[in-house]
Amino acid sequence: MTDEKTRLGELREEIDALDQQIMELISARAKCAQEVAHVKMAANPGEDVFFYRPEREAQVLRRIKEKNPGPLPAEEMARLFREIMSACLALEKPMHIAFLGPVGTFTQAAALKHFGHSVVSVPLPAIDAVFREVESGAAHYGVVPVENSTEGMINHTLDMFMSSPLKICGEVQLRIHHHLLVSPKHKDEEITRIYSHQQSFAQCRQWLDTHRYGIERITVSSNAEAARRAAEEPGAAAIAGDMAAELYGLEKLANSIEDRPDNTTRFLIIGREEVPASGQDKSSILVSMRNKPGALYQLLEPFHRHGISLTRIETRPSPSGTWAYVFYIDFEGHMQDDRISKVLAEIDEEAVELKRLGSYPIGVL
Ligand SMILES: O=C(O)C(=O)C[C@]1(C(=O)O)C=C[C@@H](O)C=C1
Repeated sequence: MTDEKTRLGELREEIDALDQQIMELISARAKCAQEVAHVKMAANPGEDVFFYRPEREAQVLRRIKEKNPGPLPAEEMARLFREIMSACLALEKPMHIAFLGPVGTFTQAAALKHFGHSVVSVPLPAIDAVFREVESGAAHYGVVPVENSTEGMINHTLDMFMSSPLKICGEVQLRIHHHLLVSPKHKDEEITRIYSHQQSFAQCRQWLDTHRYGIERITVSSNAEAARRAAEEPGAAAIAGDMAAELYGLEKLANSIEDRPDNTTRFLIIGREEVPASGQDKSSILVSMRNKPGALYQLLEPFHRHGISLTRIETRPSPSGTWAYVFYIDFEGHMQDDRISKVLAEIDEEAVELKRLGSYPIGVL
């Protein structure tokens, strides 16, 4: 035997032995999770038990990233543990996650990034349908897009919070790469039209104006729908991401055509319960103030005085005459923190209405 073969044989034996140990350790961890489920059920007999614990998962993933010894990158190690925890949670309770569909959208990719692949992901046709599915209890949690770094806020999601009783339980960010896709069956045909979602067209506007100027752009309800049409229709191309390309067997004519290389979308996890503090949290509120001079100053001043960082503030038109302004505000910290409960108490005194949308761990992955 050559030296190479001998050495490879030794290393593979070592890998087999390590895999055996990893498997035994993962199985021991899974048994622990099963036991955790029994403890949770025994402590809340006959009640809704919340098996999924976003604050605990964030702590586990943060610790893994901190302690990772390498050579695997911390992000990669956290992704592996994300999947292990996802499988452990599925043993406790299979989670149903509603998302803005259809299958193959970036929202599905965000749902799987956040919850791992052991959940049942349920595509729904609209943002309000995702809210309703979670409100009715048909799904445990929902995932909806809330803002894009190139295109700004997704107003429909913000507006849903005005009337919905749901809480924000988490956030997840996804780098969005768009590709120009065609079916291998039709790739020799001249492209006469490009399908995509209106947001994706907006995120690739400059590229399209430079490289595909004059070709008709047809807006459809989702990138996955665009990909489906490109798969079927000769002369059609789609702008969509990897998941949709794979699902419909499309080829990339051009890769990563988004105008901004840091193009990122932030998604929210919505659920029916409040999430305890994880140590690194964010909170969101909706506030309506009276239509009078200095109202915005009055709203923001307590945050400044108590040293709380705002991460976003958006204004939305009021749904009724009584709400003159509606501000959607994200800030660092948890509503159970002393400083934050003081700020919110002050705002409550001045506001027409203050709605606490929830506190949740800052996205880890
Ligand atoms: O710690 C818990 O409460 C668990 O249920 C265990 C566990 C895990 O596998 O670590 C699983 C699911 C929860 O979402 C959080 C953590």
